Amino acid sequence: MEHGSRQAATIEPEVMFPVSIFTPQALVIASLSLAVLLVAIFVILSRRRLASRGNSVLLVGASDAGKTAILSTLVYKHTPQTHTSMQTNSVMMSVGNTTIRLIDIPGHPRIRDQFRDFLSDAKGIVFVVDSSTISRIGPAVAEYLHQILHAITSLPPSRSTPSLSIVAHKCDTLKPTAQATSEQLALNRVRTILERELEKRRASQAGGVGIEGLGAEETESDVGGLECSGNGEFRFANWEGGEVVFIGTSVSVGKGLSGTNEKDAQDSELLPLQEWLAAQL
Ligand SMILES: Nc1nc2c(ncn2[C@@H]2O[C@H](COP(=O)(O)OP(=O)(O)OP(=O)(O)O)[C@@H](O)[C@H]2O)c(=O)[nH]1
Ligand SMILES: [Mg+2]
Repeated sequence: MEHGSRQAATIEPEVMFPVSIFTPQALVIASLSLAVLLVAIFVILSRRRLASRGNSVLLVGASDAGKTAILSTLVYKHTPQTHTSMQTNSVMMSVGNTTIRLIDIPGHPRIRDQFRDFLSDAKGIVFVVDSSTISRIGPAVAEYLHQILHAITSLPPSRSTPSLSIVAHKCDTLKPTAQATSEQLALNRVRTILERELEKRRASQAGGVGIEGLGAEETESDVGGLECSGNGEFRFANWEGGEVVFIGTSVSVGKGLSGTNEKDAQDSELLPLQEWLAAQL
């Protein structure tokens, strides 16, 4: 019996063990550790989210300007024949050691306004213009560009402003002259026409005349975005919203998949744009 009771005495701590670890102090320590762990997981996840934020570049511009052709050539090194896009196309692209998200927003009037949904995450905006049709559709292109300039200048001060480049695309459609290359002609044409059209919009706004395309709900004081230093006349170089970089590009439709020479040629036609993209990181 004595032996049996000694055995019970040695067993007793084992029976008590699970109960003893759930003391109030242990429970407090466990809950604190759990809270610390949850906070650490939350911090790691939100850091990851922040790291991926602000790494997008938006490709915007009128329908048929060449946005999807540019995206395809930059990302897949191939330029298939493309057709009017009806939905936004978002693709990761390697630039140097890092990646950016290229977002191709269709120029269709019912879709193009979606650029606003991506603006807060945008590091850069590439406004693509078809150099071969800009003389004909200048007012419509300027109307869309005005909306973008307005949206950029309306961003809250807490948000850093995305860089803006205007791409004079389809340079290949302009015949070079003895004085100027196709690229110079395209850049000159696109800049001149857009400045002229935006100045018309600025002047009519200053004169109190309604401006087409900014929405009926926009009051006159809301319709900004074209403010310039100097005499106020619209010039990209004087635009108060930030620097605007002009780039001339073209792609060779139907080429690029096979043959390294074709691939290199495709790259070189877009090289200035690739360099601008790399400079945004
Ligand atoms: N000559 C020439 N044609 C081009 C060039 N880039 C694109 N194209 C052609 O232009 C047309 C329109 O190109 P897309 O890339 O589909 O135009 P987009 O801007 O995506 O148009 P949406 O999707 O409607 O907004 C297509 O037929 C292309 O093959 C270029 O550099 N030179
Ligand atoms: Mg497209």
